[in-house]
Order: sequence, then C-alpha cells, then structure tokens
Amino acid sequence: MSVVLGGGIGGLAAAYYLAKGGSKVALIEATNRLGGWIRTIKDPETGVRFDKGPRTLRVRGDPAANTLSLIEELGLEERLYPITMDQPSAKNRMIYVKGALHLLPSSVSSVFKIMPPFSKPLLLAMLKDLVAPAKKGKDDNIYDFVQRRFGFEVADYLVSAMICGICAGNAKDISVKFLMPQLFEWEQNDRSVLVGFLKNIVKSKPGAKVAGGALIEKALKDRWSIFGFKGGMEAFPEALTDRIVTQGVDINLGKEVSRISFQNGEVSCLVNGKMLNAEHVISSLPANKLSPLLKEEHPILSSELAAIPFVDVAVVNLAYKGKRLSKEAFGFLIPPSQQVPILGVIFDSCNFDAGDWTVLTVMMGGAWFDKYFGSNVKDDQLLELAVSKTKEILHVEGSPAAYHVSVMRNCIPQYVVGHFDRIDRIKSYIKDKNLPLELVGSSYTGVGVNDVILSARRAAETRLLRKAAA
Ligand SMILES: Cc1cc2nc3c(=O)[nH]c(=O)nc-3n(C[C@H](O)[C@H](O)[C@H](O)COP(=O)(O)OP(=O)(O)OC[C@H]3O[C@@H](n4cnc5c(N)ncnc54)[C@H](O)[C@@H]3O)c2cc1C
Ligand SMILES: C=Cc1c2[nH]c(c1C)Cc1[nH]c(c(CCC(=O)O)c1C)Cc1[nH]c(c(C)c1CCC(=O)O)Cc1[nH]c(c(C)c1C=C)C2
Repeated sequence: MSVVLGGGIGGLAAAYYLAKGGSKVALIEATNRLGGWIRTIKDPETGVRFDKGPRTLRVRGDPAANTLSLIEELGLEERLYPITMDQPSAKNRMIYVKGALHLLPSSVSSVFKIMPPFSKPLLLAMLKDLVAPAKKGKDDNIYDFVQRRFGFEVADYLVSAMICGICAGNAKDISVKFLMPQLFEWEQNDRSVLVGFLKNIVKSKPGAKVAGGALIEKALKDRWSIFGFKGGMEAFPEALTDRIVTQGVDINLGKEVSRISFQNGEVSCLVNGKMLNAEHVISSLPANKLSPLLKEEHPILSSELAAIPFVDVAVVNLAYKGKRLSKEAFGFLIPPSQQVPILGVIFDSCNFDAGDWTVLTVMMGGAWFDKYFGSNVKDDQLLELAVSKTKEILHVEGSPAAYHVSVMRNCIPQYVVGHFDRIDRIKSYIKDKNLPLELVGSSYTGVGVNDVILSARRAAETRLLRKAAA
C-alpha cells in the first residue's frame, strides 16, 4: 500500500496517478475538506462566487499540457472556461506606478515604442544587455540580474511586479532560476542573454512538440491563453476527488500526520496517535509542515525543508452591483517600490461572466505582510483597505454588496537564491538513504497548479516503476 499525505491538488493528483497504475492508496488530510489552497465559495445572499486561491491556469508549457491531459482523462472538457489570446483579459495586464495604471507591453511592436511608465522603448533595455558585463556565479536574485542586464525600470516596474503576481515575493530575494533559468544560463555561457537567445534560435530544431492529447491540441489551435472552470476552480479538485473515490482510494479527512519514520525499507506514519504502516509514502505537504514530522529521525532533511520560507497573503474578494470598471483587463499589479500596501487586484468579472456584477480580488501582504499589517491585523482593517484602494485606483464608489476576507498563512513558498541547490540536496539525501519517500507540491519545483500536478505524476510514476522492478 502507498500513503499519500495531504489532500490539496498535489495529493489528489498523486493518489489518482498511483491508483491508475494499480496501487492501493490511503490519502490522509488534516482538515475536513479536500483541495488545499484551491477554494471557491459562494456568497449566500448574492450567489456571487469567489475564488480564494487560483482561478485561472496557464496553457503553455509541458506542465500545462499534462494538466490538460488529466482534465481529458477526467472528462472535464465541458466544464472548462477558456480565455483566448484575443480577449482583453488575456491581453491586458496593468501595473500601477506613480499614481496611474499602465498597460504592460503585450506585442512585439510595443517594444519599439515608449510605453509609460518606461522612459525609453524596451528595445533599448534589450540592447543594454549586449554591453552589460556578465556576473559569474551559481545563482543570483532576479532583481539584480534584470537590473544588470536590462536596467532599473525593467527590474523595478516589470519583473518586481511579476514576482508579486506569481509568488507574492520580493524580487530582491527570489532566485533568477525561478522565472528565468534559461536567461541566467545564457548570461553565464554567452555573456549576454540576447547573444545566447540568437545562438539558440540557430541551433534549435523547429516543430518540437509538447506531450498531450486532443485537448491540448484544441487549446493551442483555438489560441487559449489561460483557462478556468465554470463555477470556479474548486470544480477541479472536486472532480479529482470523485474519480479517486471510484478508484477505491481510502480517503481519511480530519487526520493529521504528526511523525514519519522509516525502517526496513518501509514507512510508518503517526496519524491521530495511531501508527499507519505502508510500503511507500508520497508527501504533498508544504515543506514547512513536512519538516517537523521528520525531525526526530532525519534532522538534516528536516532542517533543509524548514529553510524554505513561506509568505502570508490576505485575499479580499469584493462584489459590486453593476458594471463599474472603465478598462477590461486581467487585473493590475503594484511594484513594491510604489510603497502601496496591496500587491494587486484581479478583475474576476472581466475574466469570467459574472452577470451584472463587478467582482474583484484584492491581494495583500506577501513578503511585506509584517511591514504593512503586523501579526494581529483584523479582517475589518483588511476589508477597509481593499475597498479604499479600489475606490482610489479604480474609481469604484460605494460599498461592496458582498465580500469575503481571508488571511492565508504560509500559503506561497519562496524560491529564494539557492533554492534549486537546496532541492538537489534534499533529493540526494532521500536517494542516498534509500527512503521510500517522494515529495510533491508547490514547495519544490514550481509554485503553480500545473507544476504541482506534474510533480505528482512524476512521483507516482517513479513509485510504480520501482514497484514493478522489485
Ligand atoms: C492566493 C493564491 C493565488 C494563487 N493563484 C494561482 C494561480 O493563479 N495559478 C496557479 O497555477 N497557482 C496559483 N496558486 C498556487 C496554487 O494554489 C498551489 O500551487 C496549489 O494549490 C498547491 O497545492 P498543494 O497540493 O501542493 O498544496 P496545498 O494546497 O497546501 O495542500 C496541502 C494539504 O496538506 C494538508 N496538510 C498539511 N499538514 C498536514 C498534516 N500534518 N497531515 C495531513 N495533512 C496535512 C493541508 O491541509 C492541505 O490540504 C495560488 C496560491 C494562492 C495562495
Ligand atoms: C498579487 C498576488 C498574486 C496574484 N496571483 C498570485 C499571487 C501571489 C499567484 C499566482 N499567479 C500565477 C501563478 C501561477 C504561475 C505558474 O507557474 O503557472 C501563481 C502561483 C499566474 C500569474 N498571474 C500573473 C502572472 C504574471 C502570472 C504568471 C503566469 C502568466 O503569465 O500567466 C499576473 C497577476 N497575478 C495577480 C494579479 C493581480 C496579476 C495581474 C496582472 C494576483
């Protein structure tokens, strides 16, 4: 039997892939619900739906192709809500700088123009890269890397904002390999990103195909940019849950794992005071939650896991009656240099049909949670701030007809400088000690849902191969 720890999207996907391969699986989840950070709620009075975590997924790249093939296996195609590249919510992303909203460049032609808040065409920033010196090293923070190669404005306005919009983190701490591993390699090997890029075009063979089935083909043909689910993102873990129930996975809710130990190639998990023995364990727990469970037997592994930092994010969902926005867009981000106490706002009702409602999600905190809110912030204060910033920046007047406030503690891991070396050390430790343990989830090799699902598939396949070989 295999045990899967955690019932977020990572644990559910791991259980699905294991069971699909013929394994007997028990899934252990500490809370009384499945889905982890993926949560959709419905306001009881207005019926408006709010997503607290993700609401859209990417279509490009292998992790996305894998998610789409999982969706196909689950027969969920009809429940998808595609957003195509020509829609404003796919094309228009904004930043708020010096008291005004600005569209981010979204086409090749825009690099030749001066697009405020940038003082020069982005092409000039790209040319800077040709003369900028390379800094040799194993890793760098993404802010310094971008400032060195493309200048202050690209680092400050564009990349710092994007890092907020992906991991709520500070670009001055986050590894360049998190977002731009290839660009960093080109700097190391070719001295310039542009030179590396051009050499790569010459070398690369056209027509490289991503893995996947009919749905990914359709998504690419129909030019999907991102997609969500009709009724909200929680439809996805719900469908996975239904499927693993059919597969016979033993789902245990409200059961917290408090210790993991290994002996004779097997594993024992202490679950609500009782020992559960298995041949193998896949942990989808966030690294900070897994760390204490291993401390007694594997202190080195435990401290490597504990060293992966997390940030808190406050998520305030707001619904206003009527159409209130003057610009259709995905939303806007605020670069940290602007010293505004919110990270950004998603325009949910531009992305999805919300009837006669304007639905917004205001995200706050992240790497600056303590600076702006301390440790005792009240929901009312967060709501008031979200409403007042919405009024100031988007000119949405009055009070929301519905709202929901959550402080999501330790919800996003931070891939700080040195993260990927740490992951290599963690993997080597598990391999060298021959532990029947696989790690899945957003703490390790990608913070998005697509990455998490792919990590679950790889972990399950590794386990199934080992079992078949034994
Ligand atoms: C505000 C926000 C916005 C996001 N937006 C996007 C987006 O737009 N696109 C995107 O791709 N991703 C987005 N993400 C990231 C995405 O939500 C995560 O990558 C994903 O949900 C992580 O899933 P997981 O299974 O790894 O972890 P989790 O969801 O954290 O699941 C882990 C589970 O383990 C359980 N657990 C913990 N400790 C124990 C224990 N001791 N015993 C048993 N069970 C335990 C927890 O209760 C939880 O259910 C966002 C995240 C947040 C917070
Ligand atoms: C302001 C805070 C946040 C917003 N979204 C997230 C946070 C912390 C979380 C998040 N957003 C994305 C991912 C997945 C990345 C992946 O690898 O798939 C996560 C974990 C997607 C995303 N959202 C924005 C960008 C630039 C990206 C990267 C991928 C892509 O280009 O689609 C933009 C964005 N995020 C937020 C806002 C307000 C925003 C606005 C333009 C909120």
